[in-house]
Amino acid sequence: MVESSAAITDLLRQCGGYAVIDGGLATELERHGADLNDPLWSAKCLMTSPHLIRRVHLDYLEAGANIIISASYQATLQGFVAKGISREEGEALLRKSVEIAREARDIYCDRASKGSWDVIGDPKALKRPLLVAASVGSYGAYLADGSEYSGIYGDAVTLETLKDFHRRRVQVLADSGADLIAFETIPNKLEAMAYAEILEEENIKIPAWFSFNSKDGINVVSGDPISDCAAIADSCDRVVAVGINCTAPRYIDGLVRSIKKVTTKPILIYPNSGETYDPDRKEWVPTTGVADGDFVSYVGKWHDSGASLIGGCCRTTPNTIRAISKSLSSQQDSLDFVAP
Ligand code: MET
Ligand SMILES: [Zn+2]
Repeated sequence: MVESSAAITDLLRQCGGYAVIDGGLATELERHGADLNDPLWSAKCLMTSPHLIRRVHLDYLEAGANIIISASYQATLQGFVAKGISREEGEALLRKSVEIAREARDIYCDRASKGSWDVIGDPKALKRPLLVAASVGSYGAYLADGSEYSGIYGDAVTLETLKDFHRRRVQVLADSGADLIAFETIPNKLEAMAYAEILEEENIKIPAWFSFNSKDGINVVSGDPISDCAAIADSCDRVVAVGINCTAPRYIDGLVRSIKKVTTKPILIYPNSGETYDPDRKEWVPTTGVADGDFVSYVGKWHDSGASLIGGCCRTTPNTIRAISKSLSSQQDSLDFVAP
């Protein structure tokens, strides 16, 4: 396990300047038949089908991911309590999300070292570093009312509300054996500030990344400028990478360029498939006009613009991650060739 705030820089150094993040977890669980129509969304599987979560993590490792993200995105103590699950059991489920990911990593390493996984043809793949990131989804994700894609929580929700809401979950995940905390799909500046303050106040010992979502390529979904949000991440020493997830591929390039202007921290991106989620109908609707589906063709450009950690979010699959991994390694090989 990589300790301390050097986790991401060490990873990037060992990987030759880029690393691969996994793909959509919840949507992949659904593709395998899980019914996630529940306020807990993917966290429901922590109780009903942990084996399926482990399998999806393994599929992503096998596809070339260096970082797998736990199934705690919508696992909140408040959400569990609403289901009649006690705080203690809820905390155990949070820890379990990380244990499942660590187990998947152990199984993968064991199989890979025995050479029993025929998909791994590339000897470099056997030695690659693998990190487990503990996911923290937003307050809006807990509300499960679509506000993670609007970022509008209303005036009654203050910085203190958000800090109170997230504090214990962050503490539990920080002590769960994860290598880092992935604050994902952050919809507004206020929530980024809440996370930054919790990290400091609780003296959280593992590093974190901040990842925002956008639906216009300029602002995060609430309308707060991405540059303001990324600047909060930049000013917090415990944040070791900053970027964008669950956002249409067509917006990524511009967002990476804006982030780059306010930070020298590594930039991460894991776009969704480019479809939009209809919270009322609870389904993904393909957008018209832009061919986001084949987003792997953008990977070289994103890397050139400054993203060094690249993966996929909702509706991407192990095939997407395999293609990203191949695209980045062939780009790297050609760089090695031009500049030995
Ligand atoms: C709405 S974004 C969800 C991110 C989470 N890591 C997942 O893939 O399930
Ligand atoms: Zn997503």
